[in-house]
Order: sequence, then C-alpha cells, then structure tokens
Amino acid sequence: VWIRSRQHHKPPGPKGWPIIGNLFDVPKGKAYLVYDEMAKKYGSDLLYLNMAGTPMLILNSAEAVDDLFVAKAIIYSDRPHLPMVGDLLGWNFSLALHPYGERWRTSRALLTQQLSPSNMEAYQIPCLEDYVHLFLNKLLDMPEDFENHLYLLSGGTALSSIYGIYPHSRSNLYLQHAEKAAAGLQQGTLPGSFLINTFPLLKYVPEWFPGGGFQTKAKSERVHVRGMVNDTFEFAKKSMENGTARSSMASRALQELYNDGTWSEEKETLLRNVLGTIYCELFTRTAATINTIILALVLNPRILNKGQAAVDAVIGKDRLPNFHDEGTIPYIDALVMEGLRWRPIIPLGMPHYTARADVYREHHIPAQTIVMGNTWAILHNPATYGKDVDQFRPERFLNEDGTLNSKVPYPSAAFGYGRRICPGKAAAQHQVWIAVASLLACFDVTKVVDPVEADPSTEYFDGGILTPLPYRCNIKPRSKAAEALVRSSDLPGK
Ligand code: HEM
Repeated sequence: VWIRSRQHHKPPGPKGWPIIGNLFDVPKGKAYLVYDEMAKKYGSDLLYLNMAGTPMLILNSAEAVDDLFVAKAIIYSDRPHLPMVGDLLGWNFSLALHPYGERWRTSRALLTQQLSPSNMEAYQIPCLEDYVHLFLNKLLDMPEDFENHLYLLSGGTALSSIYGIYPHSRSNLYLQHAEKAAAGLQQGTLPGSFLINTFPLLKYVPEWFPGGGFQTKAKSERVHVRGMVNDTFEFAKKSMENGTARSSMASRALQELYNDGTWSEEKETLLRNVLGTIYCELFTRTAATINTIILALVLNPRILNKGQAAVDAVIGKDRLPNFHDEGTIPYIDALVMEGLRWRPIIPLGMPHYTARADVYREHHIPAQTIVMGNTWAILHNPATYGKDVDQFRPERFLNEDGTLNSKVPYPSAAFGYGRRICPGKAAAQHQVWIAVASLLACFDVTKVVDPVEADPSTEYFDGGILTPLPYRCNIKPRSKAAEALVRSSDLPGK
C-alpha cells in the first residue's frame, strides 16, 4: 500500500495546513455547491480534502459514483464512525449508521422484509391513505399551518403502520420524541458543529470539564432517541399484552416470533431497532420532499394548473386519489421526480467509507476515507437534465404527448448509491405521490396577497436534511364539492 501510495497521487483538492489539513476549506453552508465549484476549479469530478488527518473524497459525477459505490461496492459501502451522533446521542441503533458487515446485513434484510410489498399493502398504504385524508382536513381547518400538517402526515403514517399508534396532532408525545431526536441528529452532523466528530477522543471529556457542554446536550437529547425507538415499541408490546393492540408491523412481527417459538431478547432488540430506523426515516424525509413540491407549486401557477388538470382527467371530481392510481398520471410522476431532483433533501448523500485502500483512475484513495456522492451536482448536470436545471420543470421528464420520457433518467441519486441505497424508496415514493395528487385534486396553492402579491421565501434549512424554511402561501379548497369530498373521507384510527 505504501509503495502504491507513492506511485499514485491523491485526487486533486486544495492544499491544506499542517495537522488541521483542509478543515478551514470545509464550507459552513451549501457545501454541495461549493464542492462542485471547487472540483470544477481543479478540472476534475473528484475532489480530495484532508480533515485533520481523515481523508475525504467527494464524487461530483454519476460516472465516479457508479465506478466506486456500485462497481467497487465491497470497498465503498462502509460508514464512518460519528462519535457525537452514534455514541453520545444514541443513534447507533440505526442501521443507516452501522458499519458494513454482518450486523448491517442482518438489519437491512429485516428492514427489507418489513417493507415488503405485502406489508406495505397491509399496513402502510391504509394508514397512509387515512393520514392523507387527515392532512386534507387539517388544511381546510388551518391552512396556514400546512408545515405542521405535513409532519403529522408522515409521522402519523409511520406511527400507525409500525406501532399501531394513531396521533391526531403534531404535539403527540411519540411524534415529539422523533422530531426532537431528528433535530439533534441534524445538528450533530452539521459540518464543524461538534469538534468531537473530528477528534473522537473528546467523547471521554466529562460533562463538568470546560468545553464538555456537548455531553449535557447529548444527555438531554438521548432521551428523545430512546423515546422514539424504545417507548414506541414498548407501547406496541404493552397493548399486545393487555389485548388493545391494533394490527401493526410491530405486533405482527412480535406475534410471529412468539408463535414460531423463535423469540429471544436479541431478536426482539434487532426488531425494535429496525422498526425505530423505519419510523425515524419515514417521519423526517418525505415531509421535506412534499414541502419542496408545495413551494414549487406556489412559485409556478402554470404547473399547479397543469397538475390539477392531469389529476381531474384521470380521477374525475367525485373521489379522492388512492394508492391504486399511482402510475396512471404521468404528470404527477414527473412532478414527484422533479421535486426529488430540484432540491434533493440529502444533497451530499450519506457518507460512505473505504474499507481498504484503492486506486481509481491512477489516484490513490486511502483506507478509511470518507466518500460522499455529490447528489446535487449529479441531479443538476445539464448534460443529463437539460440547460434549465435550476428551474422546477416537471416537463423535462415527459415526451411531447405527455407520457414519461424514458431517455431522461429517474433521479435515483436522491436515494443514494450502491449497496447502501435507500431501502425506503418505494415507501417514500407512495407517500409523496398520494399526498401531491390529493393536494392537487382538492386545493389551490397560491402566493399570498398582502396587500400585493408576494413571492414566498425560497430559503432552505441547510442541515442534514434540506428543508424549505417556513414560507407563506394561500391554501384554499378548489370548490365546495372538493371541500365536501375531504370532509366525508375516512380518518385514521376509525
Ligand atoms: C423522499 C424520501 C427519502 C429520500 C430522498 C431518502 C434518501 C436516502 C439517502 C440519500 C440515503 C443514503 C444512501 C447512501 O448511503 O448512499 C438513504 C438511506 C436510508 N434510507 Fe432513505 N430516503 C427517503 C425515505 C426513506 C424512507 C421512507 C425510509 C424507510 C421507510 C428510508 C430508509 C432509509 C434507510 C434505512 C437508509 C440507510 C440504508 C443503509 O445504510 O443501508 N428512507 N435514504
């Protein structure tokens, strides 16, 4: 390895300082744009930085991502150790953070089984449809609180399908746990927010020691991570014991373990952690994507009108869209794809990590390099998606006759890469599709007039998940008939 590392240069990147390397080159905001620009400056789609001794490689093209994350998955599928998030905040339960190995494989297999098409049909879809109805009802009652309702939609779908818990407001204790835990996770992964991520030994600094304030913060936030993973699962278990359980992924999986006599504490812990992973991912990610699409609709009345016409043409005006309609309205498919492409919620993907040293295009890539796919750069490549990549334009995915254009690729980079690609892609797609189609069927979303028409803010929270910062818009039912349809729909928990 030493000889090879002498023969091959590292990929291009800014020259660093002794010891701290490129720590000062790490951007505080919009890192995906800065890295893309930096890579262009060095005339390469590969960008190499040294983070105080930890090598970091950013892949700014689909080609590099395929060559490494897919073709060399055995080397590029590990995850870096994140001491603040994993050890101190308690996120080690999540398979998204597991190192590539047996524990990850077993957890991922169980997760895939839990998200199987039959489980989705039995649990997620009915819950999802009812929570979409609740979302629409809440929009009638308090349209200005649409962001709250979005989190209730994704969180309620998750809690009800996984644990049989049916919240009717975002202030529900179990939703609050997940929301606060997710906020801690976002904060804990912000570049430069915690020195301990760069210098892991700091985790041994006691709470009372100067600079040990992060320990106090971690202690209070661990409570929410436990609440999200353990309390929810305990709820499902207790309701099984006292006979009040509603059928859910947790109750069914536990019952299977009891029935076939294979229950063990280890298996129960694995199940609890996997369901906790699904809960937190389902809750935090889809709401951000739907929020982006609503923002794009407010900014583009032409797209709103086309979307409404497309839904009306297939669904008519006397019923709400449902799961079986998915795939029958190409314009909605295109809207969802454009939402995923235009503002990918994880614009630099989740970090991968090299299990051993490698050579790529004559460059030496050291072992234990953090490797990020620049999803933003890939999904904003004009060669793939057209010159106007910064515009929100669903039509880029469509042929002249309105059918899907198979020559323009699905923005799958939004869901990550290789063996670590998001296993919740189908679940996420269903949720975003039904929410957007139902919204268009029943509501107009327009700019606020106060006293003149004002554009909404298009600023984003640039933490772990790219989410629109709160913005104002008008959400009104399209007609009395649409309002009546919403009011008569089935609500969750009936
Ligand atoms: C629009 C919604 C979503 C987007 C854009 C998204 C995106 C991503 C991305 C970019 C990754 C990192 C992949 C990589 O490391 O290369 C990921 C991982 C993951 N996602 Fe999603 N996700 C979404 C929804 C969901 C949902 C609904 C679930 C669960 C039901 C889920 C479960 C997971 C899990 C468990 C991982 C970790 C996989 C692993 O490390 O093996 N995601 N997701």
